[in-house]
Amino acid sequence: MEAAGKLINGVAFARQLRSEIRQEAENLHAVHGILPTLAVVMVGNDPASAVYVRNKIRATEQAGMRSVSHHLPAITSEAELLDLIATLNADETVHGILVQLPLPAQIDRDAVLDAISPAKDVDGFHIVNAGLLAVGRHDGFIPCTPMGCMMLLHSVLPELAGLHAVVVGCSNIVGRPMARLLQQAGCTVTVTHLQTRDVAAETRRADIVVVAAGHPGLVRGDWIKPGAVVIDVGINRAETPQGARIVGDVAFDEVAPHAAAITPVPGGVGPMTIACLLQNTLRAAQGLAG
Ligand SMILES: Nc1nc2c(c(=O)[nH]1)N[C@@H](CN(C=O)c1ccc(C(=O)N[C@@H](CCC(=O)O)C(=O)O)cc1)CN2
Repeated sequence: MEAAGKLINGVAFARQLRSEIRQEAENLHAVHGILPTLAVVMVGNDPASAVYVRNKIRATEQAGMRSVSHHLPAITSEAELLDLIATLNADETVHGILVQLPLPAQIDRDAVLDAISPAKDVDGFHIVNAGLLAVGRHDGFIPCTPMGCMMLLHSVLPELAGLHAVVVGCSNIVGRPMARLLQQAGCTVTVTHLQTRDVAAETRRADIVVVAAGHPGLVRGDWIKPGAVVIDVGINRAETPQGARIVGDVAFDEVAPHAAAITPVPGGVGPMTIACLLQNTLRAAQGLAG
């Protein structure tokens, strides 16, 4: 068996990024009197969302920024949520707005995301920001998880041009923007999805495999070309004999021996999502994006 792949430490990377963001946020406040402010909106009581929202609020405050939190009941109507977003859009002290996903079934997610001012859309989900990224312009906001994946990839592969990347999953939050970013970095990109006949045949040809399928342990050891870099975006709750655990979309123990480098779950991409959210919030407060 080959040596285990190098572990890509998302916790350490995110810690460093957050400390740099804190310095810039303090500078913005001291020099320009601007206190970067993130509004976090959650609807309902999904337990995982509650944890992520709490972590985002804590990380925002630790980065020397302000957070304002709005927790609405699960029965909130779309109109009520749109009213809140209109208020936050008009509030000049709020620089970034985030609506935690998923939303309850009675609310149209796209209508809500497109109601956020693109200049405050620190999740990068607004159709304008998605469109800017799609045409190769990085002057909009880039979604946090793909941005974090790119940073981790660059930490082990400084030059991506010419490599073959396979993205497993094509959600608007991760797979699609990830494919755009990889292509714009010079990769040849294949995106696989539910209708792909043989996903393993695609990943076996890849130098880079990014998995965001929401399917625990989907990617097996023999799906990976020796020396490939593997980025696991999956966050799945699994019951094991040792109790409940968070596991990724990659069967880590099987894949790590084949990979040149691999992100663990937890401790890989997840912490980068929150660090990149802080980066986008800082950019929004600076009047910048991208
Ligand atoms: N408005 C948004 N909603 C959602 C997003 C998003 O980017 N914007 N992404 C996910 C959830 N998410 C952030 O919201 C998120 C998920 C996981 C982590 C994380 O740090 N995970 C840890 C493990 C945490 C655990 O034990 O549960 C890790 O991987 O190390 C951060 C953010 C859906 N909704």
